[in-house]
Amino acid sequence: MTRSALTTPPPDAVLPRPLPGGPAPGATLGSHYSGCFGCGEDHPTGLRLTAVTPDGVTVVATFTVGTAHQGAPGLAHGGVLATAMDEVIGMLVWLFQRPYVTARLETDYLAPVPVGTVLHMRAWCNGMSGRKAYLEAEGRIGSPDGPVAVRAAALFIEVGMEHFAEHGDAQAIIDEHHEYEVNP
Ligand SMILES: CCCCCCCCCC(=O)SCCNC(=O)CCNC(=O)[C@H](O)C(C)(C)COP(=O)(O)OP(=O)(O)OC[C@H]1O[C@@H](n2cnc3c(N)ncnc32)[C@H](O)[C@@H]1OP(=O)(O)O
Repeated sequence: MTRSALTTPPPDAVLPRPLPGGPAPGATLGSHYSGCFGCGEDHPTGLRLTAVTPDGVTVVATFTVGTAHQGAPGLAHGGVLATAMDEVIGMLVWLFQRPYVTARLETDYLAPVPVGTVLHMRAWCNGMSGRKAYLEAEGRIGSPDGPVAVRAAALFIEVGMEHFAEHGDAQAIIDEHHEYEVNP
């Protein structure tokens, strides 16, 4: 991965460990919002990704490229592939049990991805330092060992749930995240 200094962990960064109460190895991770373009089951044209964590600190997911995802005829749009990378990393940071948002996403495109391809994605964390999480993901064509078509490096920043309530749809958060109170 060609990544910038902004997505490279500093020397004091620490690697995440599986957290108590987190999903068991092999567990499927649920959607964080039903209307999410990346993972929402109610989104009419979204990617509808689901992920599995093999170990509590990484995630794997598959994305079948359809005609709705084209850029050039018969090929996946680069922005859609970047979205898939952002989403699989977003699913990974959910394992840390604190809310994060994407601050920076860098993407390398290594091979075209034809419609009909099953992209096998994997995301992992290279280190955490304060509010910053340094993350990486890749998408391989056809199988977990297939050729790498896309790679991403990202910086995610921890925020409070207030970030989403203040800037987004607070009622939707209350409806779907029952543990969250807007005015506790
Ligand atoms: C209800 C559940 C929902 C779950 C959602 C899952 C989301 C999935 C992933 C997404 O798609 S999130 C949507 C896209 N991202 C955003 O909308 C984020 C928009 N940006 C912001 O809201 C703010 O810029 C941000 C929260 C990221 C940071 O603002 P803050 O005021 O909290 O922090 P600040 O600006 O002080 O930055 C903190 C540190 O991060 C660094 N930083 C911030 N943005 C950066 C950036 N873009 N590149 C590099 N470094 C960055 C910044 O330099 C600083 O470093 P130092 O602590 O060393 O000084």
